Amino acid sequence: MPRVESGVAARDRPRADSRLRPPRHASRLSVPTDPSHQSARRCPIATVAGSGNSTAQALQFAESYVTEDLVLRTARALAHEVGVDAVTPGAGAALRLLAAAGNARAVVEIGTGTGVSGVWLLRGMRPDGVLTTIDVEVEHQRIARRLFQEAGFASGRTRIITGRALDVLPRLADGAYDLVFVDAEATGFAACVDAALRLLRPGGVLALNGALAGGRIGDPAARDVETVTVRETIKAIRESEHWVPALLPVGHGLLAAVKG
Ligand SMILES: C[S@@+](CC[C@H](N)C(=O)[O-])C[C@H]1O[C@@H](n2cnc3c(N)ncnc32)[C@H](O)[C@@H]1O
Repeated sequence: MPRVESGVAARDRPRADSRLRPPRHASRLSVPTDPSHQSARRCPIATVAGSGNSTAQALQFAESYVTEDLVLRTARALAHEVGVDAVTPGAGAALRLLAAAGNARAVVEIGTGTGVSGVWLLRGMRPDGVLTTIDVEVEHQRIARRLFQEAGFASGRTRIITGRALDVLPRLADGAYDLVFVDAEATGFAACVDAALRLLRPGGVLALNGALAGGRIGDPAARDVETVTVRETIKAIRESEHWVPALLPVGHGLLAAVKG
């Protein structure tokens, strides 16, 4: 059982960053009880599809098909508190599936956040697998480190690197990884995909979160920078001879592609 406590009412919790920083002597995490984070669990695509229709209901059902335990709910609640948009349960379950299907031992994650996707990935990886996870925000990674610990993963199972993805990725070894998960700024997608092609072994898997650009991807009138960047990136992957892709309608859209 994970050692995660629930308890302190939201109104009693100090505001600002200090509320996320447990006392140094505290070995356990508190589960924030603010119910507003639950909105983050709704399927963004289902929201776009509209409520009450069968497509939205089916997508919502798919999102809740695999449920999250206390560790994941805690990581999600903390993500909400620090303003991180964590993967949805449906996307998390898909990541776990991809890691398990590939018997992944070495995984790179770009965008640690508070550890939601990291826990899902680790749960699909081999028991001796190592997750290398990169984020620019020390505070996010501090929370994620504690969550990985609370989830029962030995410290050797994670390599947590603070820095900008495009500065860190060149230091990682060619062809040494089974899965690369990209979940940071869309404007960096193309460079991350290039890096993934170098880092993955043949048969390794790229997973790109946010591939539906918040539902705007199919709207030709949507020409904002993020949507255009995502559109161009997923088109390039589809047309590349290096990838065998599929776009999964979970969460914000998870583009999965096997390196051929
Ligand atoms: C959407 S959140 C990641 C959520 C996480 N994957 C999860 O599901 O729990 C994006 C994260 O990427 C980080 N980030 C943004 N730009 C980055 C960059 N250029 N390099 C590394 N990390 C970056 C942010 O600090 C943030 O924590």
